[in-house]
Amino acid sequence: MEDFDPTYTKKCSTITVFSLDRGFFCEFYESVRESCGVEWINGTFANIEGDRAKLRSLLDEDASSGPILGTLEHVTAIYKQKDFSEALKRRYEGERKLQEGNHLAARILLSQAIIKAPQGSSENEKKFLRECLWKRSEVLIALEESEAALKDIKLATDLGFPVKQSPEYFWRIAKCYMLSKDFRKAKVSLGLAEKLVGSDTRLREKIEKDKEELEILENVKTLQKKDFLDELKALKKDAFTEGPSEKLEINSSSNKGNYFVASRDINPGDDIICEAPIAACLLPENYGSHCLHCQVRLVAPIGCSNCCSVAFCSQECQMTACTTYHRFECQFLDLLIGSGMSILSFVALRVITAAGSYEKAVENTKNLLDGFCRHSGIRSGEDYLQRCLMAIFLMRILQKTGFFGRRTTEGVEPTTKELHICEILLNLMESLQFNAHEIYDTLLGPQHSIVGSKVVYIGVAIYQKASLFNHDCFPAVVRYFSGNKLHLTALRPIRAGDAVTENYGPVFTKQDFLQRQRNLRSRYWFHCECLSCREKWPLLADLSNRCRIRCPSFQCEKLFAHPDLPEKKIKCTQCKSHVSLLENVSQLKRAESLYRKAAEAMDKNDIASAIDLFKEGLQTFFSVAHPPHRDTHVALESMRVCYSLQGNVYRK
Ligand SMILES: C[S@@+](CC[C@H](N)C(=O)[O-])C[C@H]1O[C@@H](n2cnc3c(N)ncnc32)[C@H](O)[C@@H]1O
Repeated sequence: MEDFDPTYTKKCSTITVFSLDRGFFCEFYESVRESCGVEWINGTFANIEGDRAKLRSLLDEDASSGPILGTLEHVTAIYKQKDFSEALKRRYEGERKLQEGNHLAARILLSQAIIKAPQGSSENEKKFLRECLWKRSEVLIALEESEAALKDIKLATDLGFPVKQSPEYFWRIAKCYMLSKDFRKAKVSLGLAEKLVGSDTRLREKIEKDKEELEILENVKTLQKKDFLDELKALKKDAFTEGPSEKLEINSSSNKGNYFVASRDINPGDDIICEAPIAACLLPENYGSHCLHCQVRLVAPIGCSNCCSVAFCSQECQMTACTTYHRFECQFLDLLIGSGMSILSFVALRVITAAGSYEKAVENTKNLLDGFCRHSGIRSGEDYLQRCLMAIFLMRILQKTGFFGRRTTEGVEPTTKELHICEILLNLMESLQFNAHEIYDTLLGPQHSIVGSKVVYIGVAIYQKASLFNHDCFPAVVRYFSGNKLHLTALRPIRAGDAVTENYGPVFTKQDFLQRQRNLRSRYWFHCECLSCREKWPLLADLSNRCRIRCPSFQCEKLFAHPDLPEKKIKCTQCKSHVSLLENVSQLKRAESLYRKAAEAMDKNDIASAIDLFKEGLQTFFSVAHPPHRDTHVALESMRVCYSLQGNVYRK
């Protein structure tokens, strides 16, 4: 296998713009390509200086402007509109499932009813929606989803649910507080329910039963065993503090561009950054399962007031999305998805729509774009053509959504401002190819445990700081997400001045040197010269624990081959001292034993202890020895999993 494959590289680049096997965009591109001819594209067009001039030439040249204008003139709104009869059907089915005791199915069906229901201002529409929410809160209580149930109850009351006459309302609130172990509030709500209950014997019985249960719960609360997910939540608390990372500074070199280095020594487990995205998009297949805005998995979704394609976890997310980007994207969602455009193209559009206006979009992207590498100098004419066409298509969508205000014409020909946004979109698509991050969830294994847990990609986002980490096939950090917030935590010690590196996919333990080079050159357009590439480290399966040992002399950098007789003194060729490696070899054994204890803690789902033991083991290893070393790489991978569990974790 060659370490560079031009056909694969071309394909990798194209799919960052549009799909090759889905949607109409590929065909659109082929028609423009055919009309212009490859010679013109890779000769004249490729040599046009500047992105705006390239876009202008495509709109002016007869060969390109014909198919472009011909296609884009037909751009029109296509989206899933609200559907009352479907909503009604789902509601009845949901209520039936609730009666049968199938709460999971009831939750799904009632959620679908809520998303499909029209949300106008008429009293009937409000009544339907609040009844669905009220019903769903009953289901959520049965599923012990107290937080979501409370939200539904609140929404139902905001829509006019008659609280004052309803003892059931106070009983449900009490149930939610009991589930979330807020016994004081539960007691108050149960008291109010009891006052109002009147002659409803069924509810009176429930209240009596819960009063007894509450008393028992209050007495045993300290003895209760915590759920694994609750324990993970407790771990998250201190990990999720956002802020500037004072541990980093920017370095640059001609062959590596700009990249972060450590401004001081960093230890395993140290937080590096925690960053909110500039823009984040869900993969369309997750529109029904995750919040469009913050990307958390949905328990009790609410919808957009206009379409039924997307869902939100809360009113806050709904409001933010619907008053900014979704207001422009909503009516064109099915067209966008149907075009086959890539998720990266979606993110480019989102950067603009989230800004809300031409002026804000220009302001938001002014300094941003200069910070991202684009590899413009080595981009081919055909690659430019694909990105330019996508930028023009997205600009056309923006024209039609009213992003630029009322237009004097229906035509595609852009005004100066529209062409400027088109140029920004093109710049974004060049940058996103190399700088975007995939957001993932961790799904727990069958016994709700780490064993068998797997990673599922749910969307893509662009982050300002996180874009400045270079790659290493022996990664220095772990990346995980809480919602769409990105966290980087150090896995191994990093000395002041050394590069703080991420991993772009190829890890030396899983892919051999040629596979890694091929992937990195095709997808990120660079040749990797990290230590594991320079020294051609073997795959994990071929690694042993006989690693190099550090010279014990103070500040000596010499590495010795693993000694057969560690007690025998040897002369260091670097510091010239006679040294014994015995102590360092015994520290290496200690590190291996700490890794074993950490793995045992992991088997018991005791993540906090596992992390502490891994950290100590890794500190010990790196102070006396040098990779590769089999147990250390297994430990690093396990620690990566432990940290991932502090991000988005769900049961399957
Ligand atoms: C996310 S950016 C990282 C920041 C980038 N170096 C810059 O100057 O903006 C990814 C790009 O950085 C460069 N890069 C990343 N890791 C590298 C490495 N180990 N050696 C050389 N270049 C690297 C590649 O050009 C890659 O496309």
